[in-house]
Amino acid sequence: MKISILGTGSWGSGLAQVLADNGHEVQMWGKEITEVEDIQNNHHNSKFFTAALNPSIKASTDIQVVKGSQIVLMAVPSIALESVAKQVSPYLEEGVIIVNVAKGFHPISHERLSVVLQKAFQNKQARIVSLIGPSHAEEVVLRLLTSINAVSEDEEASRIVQEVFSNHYFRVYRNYDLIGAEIGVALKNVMAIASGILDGLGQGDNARAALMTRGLAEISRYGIYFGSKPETFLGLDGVGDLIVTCTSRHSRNFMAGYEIGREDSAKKFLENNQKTVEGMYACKIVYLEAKKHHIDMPITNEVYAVLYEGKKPSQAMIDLMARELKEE
Ligand SMILES: NC(=O)C1=CN([C@@H]2O[C@H](COP(=O)(O)OP(=O)(O)OC[C@H]3O[C@@H](n4cnc5c(N)ncnc54)[C@H](O)[C@@H]3O)[C@@H](O)[C@H]2O)C=CC1
Ligand SMILES: O=C(CO)COP(=O)(O)O
Repeated sequence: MKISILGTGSWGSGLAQVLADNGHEVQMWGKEITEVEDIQNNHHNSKFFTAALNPSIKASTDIQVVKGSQIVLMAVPSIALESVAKQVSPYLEEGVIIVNVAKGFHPISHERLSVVLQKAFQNKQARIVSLIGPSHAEEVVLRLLTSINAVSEDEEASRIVQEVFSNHYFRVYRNYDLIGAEIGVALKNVMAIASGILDGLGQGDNARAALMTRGLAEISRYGIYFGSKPETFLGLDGVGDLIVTCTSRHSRNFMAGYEIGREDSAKKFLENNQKTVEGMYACKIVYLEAKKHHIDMPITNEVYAVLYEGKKPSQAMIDLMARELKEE
């Protein structure tokens, strides 16, 4: 099967490895010439990994290479998703399966990303599937064991995605709760920033366990308000992705928080960051939506205050602990 991947960053490359290992014809498209040339000529993406890539993976800066693809995988950050979708749309076949792997929301409308893609590809009658779960690219590229969800309202499309991606080191489940899964994987990035902050401030395992548990309660409260099934938050797109991101130094969200905690300020991080830290954007969107809908989100509110209002992380931590005592 011909499968195109839009985005030559770390996750696009990790999933290219899986698809090429499964014998598919993998064509990547990217705007960064150094990433594209490294993949095409050296079978590496050395900006992100030392591991070699499957030599059959091709990469180009010409978006027309997507023509004739049965599946198109979108592996760009949430803020770029809509513009890349509009760029690629003229070259797609009708009924193409679009697989989204970005985690977040539309930066202006605050819509879930599957909704954004459904609208962007409406004229192609595209079938949208989200492939999301606990999965650091750094491990997938090394072929370390990973489980993830293909989430869609289109059962046939999610079964195709499940078959196409699954292999001995990459196991894909199906899930039909789009709202819960997309909210779970977007909000865990906010909690990962908070978890990194605690580490940077010198807190220990007890604090992290408390943060993750109360973070999951907060994510569930938000998701259920918007129509998620509660049980989704006990699965790969809830607690699963929360664990992998809140506890790992591979996580850019965790490491952003760690730097912010060490400095006891977000200023330096915000001035210098060049990486994809989705939790920064998700935090603002969730903060605004929660305020509008009166959803109680104490951890998100404190991360927001640290990132956008100059609050000291140490003070945010004190304030979280000093809130009115209540039942779990
Ligand atoms: N890296 C990982 O382990 C995982 C990442 N994700 C999600 O995948 C999404 C993509 O992340 P990564 O690949 O990790 O980021 P990355 O920063 O490694 O790569 C992003 C890629 O998108 C490209 N890009 C950015 N803006 C663009 C634009 N306007 N037009 C065209 N290309 C553009 C960049 O040039 C780069 O090639 C994020 O939403 C992330 O949360 C999900 C699971 C795992
Ligand atoms: O989503 C991820 C793992 O599931 C990747 O996390 P980061 O974006 O924090 O690196």
